[in-house]
Amino acid sequence: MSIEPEIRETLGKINVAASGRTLANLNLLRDIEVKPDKIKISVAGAGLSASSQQILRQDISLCLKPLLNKQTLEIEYISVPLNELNHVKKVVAVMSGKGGVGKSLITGLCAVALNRQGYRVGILDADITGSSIPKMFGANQHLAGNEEAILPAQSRAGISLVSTNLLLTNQDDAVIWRGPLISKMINQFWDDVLWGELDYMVVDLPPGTSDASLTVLQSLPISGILVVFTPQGLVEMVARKAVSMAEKMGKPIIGLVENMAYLKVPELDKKIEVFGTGHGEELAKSIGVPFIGQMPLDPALAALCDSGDIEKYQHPLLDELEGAISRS
Ligand SMILES: Nc1ncnc2c1ncn2[C@@H]1O[C@H](COP(=O)(O)OP(=O)(O)OP(=O)(O)O)[C@@H](O)[C@H]1O
Repeated sequence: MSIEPEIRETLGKINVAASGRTLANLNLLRDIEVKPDKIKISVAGAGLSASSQQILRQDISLCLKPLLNKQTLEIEYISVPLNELNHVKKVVAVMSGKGGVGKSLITGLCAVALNRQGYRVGILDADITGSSIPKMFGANQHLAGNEEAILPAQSRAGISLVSTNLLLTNQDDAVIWRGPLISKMINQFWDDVLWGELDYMVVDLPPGTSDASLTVLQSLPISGILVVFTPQGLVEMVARKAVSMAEKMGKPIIGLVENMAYLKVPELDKKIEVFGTGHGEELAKSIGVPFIGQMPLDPALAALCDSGDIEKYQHPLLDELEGAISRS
């Protein structure tokens, strides 16, 4: 009986230096050849610096030592196109009609909710000029990689993150690029990143119904869209606009999320409807899309985002988000 499956399973568990993920998870383990006198392992070198490749070589040798039966071991690094290494099962985008309604925050919470259910999740931050995802997750490491691919950063809970802010030397630097450059960057985040095996990718779209949002909707294989809005009349109107744009592009709407629906004051045990009574459910009904739920304006959530601890947040809306996305 061939020992190839056993070798694949054993090596698949090795953690790849600088990635926070395993060889199997990154899909880097390619051919395994077992001969009476030799075992040959082919590994895709995408995203791995020379030192990461060296460390991995040692880890593979160490792991295989007990399985070698007088055979020699050969480990080779090969070049494999990224589209053969990246398998993203579902891509969902989070959209808003206008800026500042909490689109990035809901993107982050969707990823947290899916990750808690054991799914492999990545966030592609396409909000290039207003990127706030890394801060919420406390990620500040510069993205690593080699000439073949960029490696995503990892959140504490293991969510893969790619954002312009993780490419800047100083995260406070402003990104003042024009449309075409932004579109190019977003495409690179899809084409040139080693995402590996992911169950879900959540895309934080640029705010509004701008060219940049259109580019993302056209160029990425998005299977569904969540629309975030707040309970002001004007914002509801732009939410309708966002839904209509998504529908025109043939992208199904997963549902509407009403953010900042009310202010939670635990000391008073009271809900204050800062922006007036929300009509989220009615709005969703009138547009003919599902209503996922409401998120309060919660000072505890704002504090967790500021300290990079969004993954600690607990709220029933997270289950609703996970359910809506996984059913879509
Ligand atoms: N429900 C909420 N409770 C507390 N703070 C919130 C809530 N929603 C959003 N915020 C805070 O409001 C700010 C804006 O949110 P966010 O960055 O998610 O908006 P956005 O719609 O993505 O903005 P833009 O479109 O301009 O990028 C952030 O500091 C975020 O932490």
